[in-house]
Amino acid sequence: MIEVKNLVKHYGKVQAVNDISFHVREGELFAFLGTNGAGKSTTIEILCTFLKKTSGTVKIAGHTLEKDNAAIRDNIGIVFQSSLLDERLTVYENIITRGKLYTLTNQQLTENYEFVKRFLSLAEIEKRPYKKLSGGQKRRVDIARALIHKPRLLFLDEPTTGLDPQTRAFVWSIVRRLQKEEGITVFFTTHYMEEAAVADRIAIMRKGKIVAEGTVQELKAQYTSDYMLLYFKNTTQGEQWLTAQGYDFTRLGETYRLPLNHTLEATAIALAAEAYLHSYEVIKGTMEDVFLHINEEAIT
Ligand SMILES: Nc1ncnc2c1ncn2[C@@H]1O[C@H](COP(=O)(O)OP(=O)(O)OP(=O)(O)O)[C@@H](O)[C@H]1O
Repeated sequence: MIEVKNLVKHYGKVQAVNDISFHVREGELFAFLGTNGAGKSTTIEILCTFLKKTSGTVKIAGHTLEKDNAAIRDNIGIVFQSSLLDERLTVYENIITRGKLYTLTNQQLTENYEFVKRFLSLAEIEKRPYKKLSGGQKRRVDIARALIHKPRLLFLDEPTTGLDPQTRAFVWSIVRRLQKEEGITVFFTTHYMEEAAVADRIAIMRKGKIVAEGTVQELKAQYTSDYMLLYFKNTTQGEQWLTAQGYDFTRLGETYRLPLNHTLEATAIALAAEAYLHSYEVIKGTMEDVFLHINEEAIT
Protein backbone atom coordinates (compact mmCIF):
# COMPACT_ATOMS: atom_id res chain seq x y z
CA MET A 1 0.00 0.00 0.00
CA ILE A 2 2.93 2.33 0.72
CA GLU A 3 6.40 1.97 -0.75
CA VAL A 4 9.03 4.55 0.17
CA LYS A 5 12.52 4.42 -1.31
CA ASN A 6 15.43 6.68 -0.36
CA LEU A 7 13.16 9.53 0.69
CA VAL A 8 14.98 12.77 1.51
CA LYS A 9 13.59 16.12 2.65
CA HIS A 10 15.71 19.20 3.42
CA TYR A 11 14.39 22.46 4.84
CA GLY A 12 17.34 24.66 3.90
CA LYS A 13 20.19 23.18 5.92
CA VAL A 14 17.92 21.05 8.12
CA GLN A 15 17.86 17.45 6.90
CA ALA A 16 14.46 16.48 8.32
CA VAL A 17 14.22 13.15 6.44
CA ASN A 18 17.53 11.56 5.60
CA ASP A 19 17.28 8.75 3.05
CA ILE A 20 14.56 6.50 4.49
CA SER A 21 13.05 3.41 2.87
CA PHE A 22 10.15 1.35 4.18
CA HIS A 23 6.92 -0.25 3.05
CA VAL A 24 3.45 -0.81 4.49
CA ARG A 25 1.44 -3.83 3.40
CA GLU A 26 -2.24 -3.72 2.49
CA GLY A 27 -4.46 -4.19 5.54
CA GLU A 28 -1.66 -3.54 8.01
CA LEU A 29 -1.82 -1.43 11.18
CA PHE A 30 1.53 0.35 10.94
CA ALA A 31 3.00 2.54 13.70
CA PHE A 32 5.48 5.27 12.87
CA LEU A 33 7.32 6.35 16.00
CA GLY A 34 10.03 8.77 17.01
CA THR A 35 10.92 11.47 19.52
CA ASN A 36 9.89 15.08 18.84
CA GLY A 37 11.63 16.39 15.74
CA ALA A 38 12.54 12.92 14.43
CA GLY A 39 10.92 13.63 11.05
CA LYS A 40 7.55 11.85 11.35
CA SER A 41 5.28 14.77 10.44
CA THR A 42 7.51 15.73 7.53
CA THR A 43 7.29 12.16 6.22
CA ILE A 44 3.50 12.02 6.66
CA GLU A 45 3.01 15.38 4.97
CA ILE A 46 5.02 14.13 1.99
CA LEU A 47 3.06 10.86 1.81
CA CYS A 48 -0.22 12.79 1.98
CA THR A 49 0.87 15.05 -0.97
CA PHE A 50 1.01 18.26 1.15
CA LEU A 51 4.75 18.72 1.02
CA LYS A 52 7.24 18.28 -1.81
CA LYS A 53 10.06 15.81 -1.23
CA THR A 54 13.67 16.71 -2.00
CA SER A 55 14.37 13.30 -3.57
CA GLY A 56 13.42 9.62 -3.46
CA THR A 57 10.37 7.75 -4.68
CA VAL A 58 7.01 7.13 -3.02
CA LYS A 59 4.21 4.91 -4.27
CA ILE A 60 0.82 4.82 -2.61
CA ALA A 61 -1.81 2.28 -3.65
CA GLY A 62 0.21 1.77 -6.82
CA HIS A 63 0.27 5.49 -7.71
CA THR A 64 3.50 7.47 -7.94
CA LEU A 65 3.74 10.55 -5.77
CA GLU A 66 3.98 13.82 -7.70
CA LYS A 67 2.92 12.09 -10.93
CA ASP A 68 -0.49 11.03 -9.74
CA ASN A 69 -1.34 13.04 -6.64
CA ALA A 70 -5.07 13.24 -7.39
CA ALA A 71 -5.34 9.43 -7.44
CA ILE A 72 -3.35 9.25 -4.20
CA ARG A 73 -5.69 11.74 -2.52
CA ASP A 74 -8.69 9.62 -3.57
CA ASN A 75 -7.12 6.64 -1.83
CA ILE A 76 -6.18 8.24 1.49
CA GLY A 77 -7.96 9.68 4.50
CA ILE A 78 -6.18 11.80 7.07
CA VAL A 79 -6.87 12.55 10.73
CA PHE A 80 -4.60 15.22 12.18
CA GLN A 81 -3.96 15.90 15.82
CA SER A 82 -5.92 19.14 15.58
CA SER A 83 -9.26 19.16 13.85
CA LEU A 84 -9.83 20.83 10.50
CA LEU A 85 -13.61 21.02 10.76
CA ASP A 86 -15.79 24.13 10.78
CA GLU A 87 -16.88 24.84 14.36
CA ARG A 88 -20.16 26.48 13.26
CA LEU A 89 -21.42 23.78 10.93
CA THR A 90 -23.27 20.71 12.15
CA VAL A 91 -21.69 17.28 12.08
CA TYR A 92 -23.75 16.38 9.00
CA GLU A 93 -22.86 19.61 7.17
CA ASN A 94 -19.17 19.24 7.94
CA ILE A 95 -18.97 15.69 6.62
CA ILE A 96 -21.08 16.31 3.52
CA THR A 97 -19.13 19.50 2.66
CA ARG A 98 -15.95 17.45 2.82
CA GLY A 99 -17.47 14.66 0.74
CA LYS A 100 -18.34 17.14 -2.02
CA LEU A 101 -14.62 17.76 -2.60
CA TYR A 102 -14.37 14.27 -4.04
CA THR A 103 -15.74 13.02 -7.34
CA LEU A 104 -18.68 11.17 -5.77
CA THR A 105 -22.19 11.00 -7.18
CA ASN A 106 -24.99 12.19 -4.88
CA GLN A 107 -26.00 8.59 -4.34
CA GLN A 108 -22.45 7.54 -3.42
CA LEU A 109 -22.17 10.47 -1.03
CA THR A 110 -25.45 9.52 0.66
CA GLU A 111 -24.39 5.87 0.94
CA ASN A 112 -20.97 6.78 2.29
CA TYR A 113 -22.52 9.17 4.80
CA GLU A 114 -24.85 6.41 6.01
CA PHE A 115 -21.81 4.14 6.36
CA VAL A 116 -19.76 6.59 8.48
CA LYS A 117 -22.82 7.53 10.53
CA ARG A 118 -23.40 3.89 11.42
CA PHE A 119 -19.74 2.99 11.85
CA LEU A 120 -19.01 5.92 14.15
CA SER A 121 -22.41 6.05 15.90
CA LEU A 122 -23.17 9.62 14.81
CA ALA A 123 -26.98 9.39 14.72
CA GLU A 124 -27.44 11.25 18.01
CA ILE A 125 -25.03 14.05 17.26
CA GLU A 126 -25.37 14.61 13.51
CA LYS A 127 -27.52 17.74 13.87
CA ARG A 128 -25.32 19.38 16.50
CA PRO A 129 -22.78 22.10 15.66
CA TYR A 130 -19.24 20.72 15.82
CA LYS A 131 -18.22 23.26 18.49
CA LYS A 132 -20.82 21.88 20.93
CA LEU A 133 -19.32 18.36 20.93
CA SER A 134 -17.12 16.77 23.58
CA GLY A 135 -13.48 15.94 22.74
CA GLY A 136 -14.30 12.29 22.11
CA GLN A 137 -17.30 13.10 19.91
CA LYS A 138 -15.17 15.54 17.90
CA ARG A 139 -12.60 12.83 17.28
CA ARG A 140 -15.33 10.51 15.98
CA VAL A 141 -16.45 13.19 13.54
CA ASP A 142 -12.85 13.88 12.49
CA ILE A 143 -12.52 10.19 11.63
CA ALA A 144 -15.86 10.24 9.78
CA ARG A 145 -14.64 13.19 7.72
CA ALA A 146 -11.50 11.27 6.80
CA LEU A 147 -13.59 8.25 5.72
CA ILE A 148 -16.37 9.93 3.71
CA HIS A 149 -14.80 9.02 0.34
CA LYS A 150 -14.09 5.43 1.55
CA PRO A 151 -10.29 5.56 1.32
CA ARG A 152 -8.19 2.37 1.38
CA LEU A 153 -5.51 3.95 3.54
CA LEU A 154 -6.00 6.04 6.69
CA PHE A 155 -3.28 8.27 8.18
CA LEU A 156 -3.68 9.12 11.84
CA ASP A 157 -1.22 11.66 13.22
CA GLU A 158 -1.27 11.37 17.03
CA PRO A 159 -5.02 10.68 17.00
CA THR A 160 -5.41 10.29 20.76
CA THR A 161 -3.16 13.02 22.16
CA GLY A 162 -5.04 14.95 24.83
CA LEU A 163 -7.94 12.50 25.10
CA ASP A 164 -9.00 10.76 28.31
CA PRO A 165 -8.22 7.02 28.65
CA GLN A 166 -11.81 5.93 27.94
CA THR A 167 -12.03 8.01 24.76
CA ARG A 168 -8.60 6.79 23.70
CA ALA A 169 -9.78 3.21 24.07
CA PHE A 170 -12.89 4.03 22.04
CA VAL A 171 -10.86 5.63 19.22
CA TRP A 172 -8.65 2.52 19.10
CA SER A 173 -11.64 0.20 18.99
CA ILE A 174 -12.84 2.12 15.91
CA VAL A 175 -9.42 1.92 14.29
CA ARG A 176 -9.19 -1.83 14.90
CA ARG A 177 -12.67 -2.37 13.45
CA LEU A 178 -11.78 -0.33 10.37
CA GLN A 179 -8.78 -2.54 9.85
CA LYS A 180 -10.49 -5.87 10.61
CA GLU A 181 -13.97 -5.31 9.18
CA GLU A 182 -13.26 -2.91 6.32
CA GLY A 183 -9.71 -4.03 5.43
CA ILE A 184 -8.44 -0.44 5.65
CA THR A 185 -4.67 0.01 5.96
CA VAL A 186 -3.81 2.27 8.90
CA PHE A 187 -0.62 4.31 9.26
CA PHE A 188 -0.39 6.09 12.61
CA THR A 189 1.95 8.02 14.84
CA THR A 190 1.74 8.15 18.60
CA HIS A 191 3.81 9.01 21.63
CA TYR A 192 1.94 6.38 23.69
CA MET A 193 3.95 3.17 23.49
CA GLU A 194 1.10 0.97 24.67
CA GLU A 195 -0.81 2.12 21.56
CA ALA A 196 2.16 1.28 19.34
CA ALA A 197 2.24 -2.21 20.86
CA VAL A 198 -1.00 -3.19 19.07
CA ALA A 199 0.46 -2.42 15.62
CA ASP A 200 1.24 -5.21 13.16
CA ARG A 201 4.54 -3.54 12.35
CA ILE A 202 6.48 -0.55 13.62
CA ALA A 203 9.15 1.78 12.28
CA ILE A 204 11.09 4.03 14.64
CA MET A 205 12.69 7.25 13.38
CA ARG A 206 15.49 9.22 14.94
CA LYS A 207 17.07 12.34 13.48
CA GLY A 208 15.63 11.74 10.03
CA LYS A 209 16.63 8.06 9.83
CA ILE A 210 14.68 4.86 10.43
CA VAL A 211 16.68 3.22 13.20
CA ALA A 212 14.48 0.16 13.83
CA GLU A 213 11.69 -1.66 12.04
CA GLY A 214 9.77 -4.86 12.68
CA THR A 215 6.90 -6.49 14.51
CA VAL A 216 6.42 -5.83 18.20
CA GLN A 217 7.81 -9.28 18.94
CA GLU A 218 10.88 -8.75 16.77
CA LEU A 219 11.64 -5.37 18.32
CA LYS A 220 11.17 -6.68 21.85
CA ALA A 221 13.41 -9.66 21.14
CA GLN A 222 16.12 -7.37 19.78
CA TYR A 223 15.97 -4.47 22.23
CA THR A 224 14.55 -5.69 25.52
CA SER A 225 14.78 -8.68 27.79
CA ASP A 226 12.39 -10.16 30.29
CA TYR A 227 13.32 -10.26 33.94
CA MET A 228 12.13 -11.84 37.14
CA LEU A 229 11.54 -10.22 40.51
CA LEU A 230 12.08 -12.49 43.52
CA TYR A 231 10.65 -11.79 46.98
CA PHE A 232 12.32 -14.00 49.61
CA LYS A 233 10.97 -15.04 53.01
CA ASN A 234 14.39 -14.20 54.36
CA THR A 235 16.53 -11.90 52.20
CA THR A 236 19.89 -13.04 53.65
CA GLN A 237 19.14 -16.68 52.87
CA GLY A 238 17.66 -15.78 49.51
CA GLU A 239 20.69 -13.73 48.52
CA GLN A 240 23.01 -16.54 49.62
CA TRP A 241 21.07 -18.96 47.45
CA LEU A 242 21.27 -16.64 44.40
CA THR A 243 25.03 -16.19 44.95
CA ALA A 244 25.56 -19.95 45.32
CA GLN A 245 23.76 -20.49 41.99
CA GLY A 246 26.03 -17.92 40.33
CA TYR A 247 23.13 -15.72 39.18
CA ASP A 248 23.78 -12.20 37.93
CA PHE A 249 21.20 -10.50 40.17
CA THR A 250 20.54 -6.91 41.25
CA ARG A 251 19.16 -6.05 44.67
CA LEU A 252 16.41 -3.41 44.76
CA GLY A 253 15.64 -2.89 48.46
CA GLU A 254 14.12 -6.18 49.60
CA THR A 255 13.54 -7.37 46.02
CA TYR A 256 15.96 -9.23 43.74
CA ARG A 257 15.97 -8.73 40.00
CA LEU A 258 17.22 -11.44 37.70
CA PRO A 259 17.56 -11.05 33.90
CA LEU A 260 16.04 -13.87 31.87
CA ASN A 261 17.08 -15.21 28.49
CA HIS A 262 13.61 -16.62 28.05
CA THR A 263 10.39 -16.20 30.05
CA LEU A 264 10.15 -19.97 30.68
CA GLU A 265 13.47 -19.88 32.56
CA ALA A 266 11.53 -18.26 35.40
CA THR A 267 9.59 -21.48 36.07
CA ALA A 268 12.75 -23.52 36.67
CA ILE A 269 14.26 -20.80 38.88
CA ALA A 270 11.07 -20.46 40.94
CA LEU A 271 10.87 -24.23 41.47
CA ALA A 272 14.55 -24.45 42.48
CA ALA A 273 14.18 -21.51 44.89
CA GLU A 274 10.78 -22.60 46.22
CA ALA A 275 11.96 -23.20 49.80
CA TYR A 276 13.21 -19.58 50.06
CA LEU A 277 10.57 -17.75 48.07
CA HIS A 278 7.67 -15.76 49.40
CA SER A 279 6.58 -14.91 45.84
CA TYR A 280 7.89 -13.85 42.43
CA GLU A 281 6.80 -12.18 39.21
CA VAL A 282 7.95 -12.18 35.63
CA ILE A 283 8.18 -8.81 33.89
CA LYS A 284 8.09 -8.81 30.10
CA GLY A 285 9.96 -6.21 28.03
CA THR A 286 7.60 -3.50 26.75
CA MET A 287 7.48 -1.23 23.70
CA GLU A 288 8.39 1.60 26.10
CA ASP A 289 11.64 -0.29 26.88
CA VAL A 290 12.29 -0.75 23.15
CA PHE A 291 11.78 2.95 22.46
CA LEU A 292 13.93 4.11 25.38
CA HIS A 293 16.66 1.62 24.51
CA ILE A 294 16.81 2.77 20.88
CA ASN A 295 16.94 6.42 21.81
CA GLU A 296 19.53 5.87 24.57
CA GLU A 297 21.64 3.81 22.20
CA ALA A 298 21.54 6.59 19.65
CA ILE A 299 22.54 9.23 22.22
CA THR A 300 25.59 7.32 23.53
N1 LIG B 1 9.00 24.18 7.82
C1 LIG B 1 10.15 23.84 8.42
N2 LIG B 1 11.26 24.59 8.27
C2 LIG B 1 12.44 24.24 8.83
N3 LIG B 1 12.61 23.15 9.60
C3 LIG B 1 11.55 22.37 9.80
C4 LIG B 1 10.26 22.66 9.23
N4 LIG B 1 9.38 21.70 9.62
C5 LIG B 1 10.09 20.83 10.39
N5 LIG B 1 11.38 21.23 10.50
C6 LIG B 1 12.47 20.53 11.24
O1 LIG B 1 12.58 19.22 10.68
C7 LIG B 1 12.83 18.28 11.71
C8 LIG B 1 11.75 17.20 11.70
O2 LIG B 1 10.51 17.78 12.11
P1 LIG B 1 9.11 16.98 12.14
O3 LIG B 1 8.05 17.96 12.49
O4 LIG B 1 8.97 16.22 10.88
O5 LIG B 1 9.35 15.96 13.35
P2 LIG B 1 8.30 15.03 14.14
O6 LIG B 1 8.97 13.72 14.28
O7 LIG B 1 7.02 15.06 13.45
O8 LIG B 1 8.18 15.73 15.56
P3 LIG B 1 6.87 15.84 16.55
O9 LIG B 1 6.73 14.51 17.22
O10 LIG B 1 7.30 16.92 17.49
O11 LIG B 1 5.69 16.21 15.70
C9 LIG B 1 12.93 19.06 13.01
O12 LIG B 1 14.28 19.35 13.24
C10 LIG B 1 12.14 20.32 12.70
O13 LIG B 1 12.61 21.41 13.48
